Amino acid sequence: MSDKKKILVVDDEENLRHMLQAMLKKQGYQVDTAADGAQALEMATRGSYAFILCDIKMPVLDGRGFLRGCTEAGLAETVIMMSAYGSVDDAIDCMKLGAYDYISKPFNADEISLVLKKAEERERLKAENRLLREQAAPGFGEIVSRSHKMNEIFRQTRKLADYKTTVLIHGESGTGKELIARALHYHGARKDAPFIAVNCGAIPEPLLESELFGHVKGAFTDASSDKAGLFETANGGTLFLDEIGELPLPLQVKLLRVLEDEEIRRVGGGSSRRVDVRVISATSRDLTAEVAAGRFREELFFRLNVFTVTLPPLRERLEDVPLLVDHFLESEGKKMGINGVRPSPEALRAMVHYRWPGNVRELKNCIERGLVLCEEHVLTLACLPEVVRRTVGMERRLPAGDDSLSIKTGSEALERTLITRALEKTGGNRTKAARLLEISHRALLYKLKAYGIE
Ligand SMILES: Nc1ncnc2c1ncn2[C@@H]1O[C@H](COP(=O)(O)OP(=O)(O)OP(=O)(O)O)[C@@H](O)[C@H]1O
Repeated sequence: MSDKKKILVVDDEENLRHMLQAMLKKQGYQVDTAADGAQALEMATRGSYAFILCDIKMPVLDGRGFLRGCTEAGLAETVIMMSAYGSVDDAIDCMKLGAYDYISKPFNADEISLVLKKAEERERLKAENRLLREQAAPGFGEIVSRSHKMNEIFRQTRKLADYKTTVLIHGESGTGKELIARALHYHGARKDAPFIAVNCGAIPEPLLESELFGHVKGAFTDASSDKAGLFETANGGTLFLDEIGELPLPLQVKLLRVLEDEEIRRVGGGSSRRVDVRVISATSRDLTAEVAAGRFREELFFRLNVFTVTLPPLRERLEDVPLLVDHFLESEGKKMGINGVRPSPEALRAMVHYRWPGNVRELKNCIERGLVLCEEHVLTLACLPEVVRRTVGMERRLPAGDDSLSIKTGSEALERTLITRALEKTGGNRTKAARLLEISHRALLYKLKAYGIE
């Protein structure tokens, strides 16, 4: 495939089309031509052009009509208008309709080359900006991560966002399950409808039923009026059922019916109402084991589990720790009015070696606490909780909170520590790090993969 930039020339004057085609080919572009706006619109919809040079006055569909057509078709091509001598007002009109620039006829090769160079520069800056934004906040929605495992999850979930597929998110507490659910909703077709989250473990059973499905007046002692449930409130949008494993068995049966029929019946009510709700659920429990133990309905499990996302605990993606530390220092710092705080190298090292049983939530709390305690804009070891601080020191590099005497586990923890330190010291240079570690480059690559260190 040619890597030449593609240009579409749109003009009803055949001579001008040929002249421009020859001129632009000489300048290294690949050139297509169209004789009117309608033909151009069809070509632009089929192929993608770096730039479109378009005459204003043309039969069938003129330049303005073409620009409007581009907007309607969602085309974001850079269109440069070619205006006849003395019709600057027309050209400015076209710019209001989305054209990038204009050039007055007659023009010579240098003039056209200058306009295109300017447009190319703008495209380059736009691409650079996009890249910078992506690098500044790698992740999905508000979720910050650069780990392979998480990025694979982002890739899959992005694809799911637009569909109504039920998704079950599995992961330890604080791994970001709700954030994934939110990202699925706010990146999808339902983003303008409500996202409603409910923790199934936090509401007593009789209340939960009326919370989810609503009730009619007089359904029970306190039901003084009709009340819509969360399924109705979330209509058109997403209902996030957190801690789904805590849902009592009778409600599991009712939920399954709602998911199958897409209809709800308020508690005490006779008639049913149609609802269009996407259900995303989350659990920190092993639902397969719950099903085996008879505590969770198998049919509901299959219904919720059309797509499963399993979030790895933070200790399995320690490369995210420095990124999250920066992220929370900034976001929590902004809320607290404490800006520009940086972690000291020892504090960062301690945080990278800690096992974070409470996952990202614990790290976030640790940073918030640190922001209160820190002085002179440095988050030092002293600002960290005792459990995190304890990871500094050779014997403490063993997995925190783990009483195991396994030499294998201990050695792995030590290896992981030494590798991370060597990489920190060499600024990520693996060859130099392998030398410091006194192992082969190959062995280092193998261990990096085995330990999930990036
Ligand atoms: N990758 C991440 N990037 C930024 N913030 C994160 C990330 N993961 C989690 N958080 C933050 O950590 C906290 C916990 O996340 P969240 O509530 O989504 O976890 P959870 O798995 O749903 O927890 P639980 O099971 O306890 O409900 C939130 O404040 C969230 O904003």
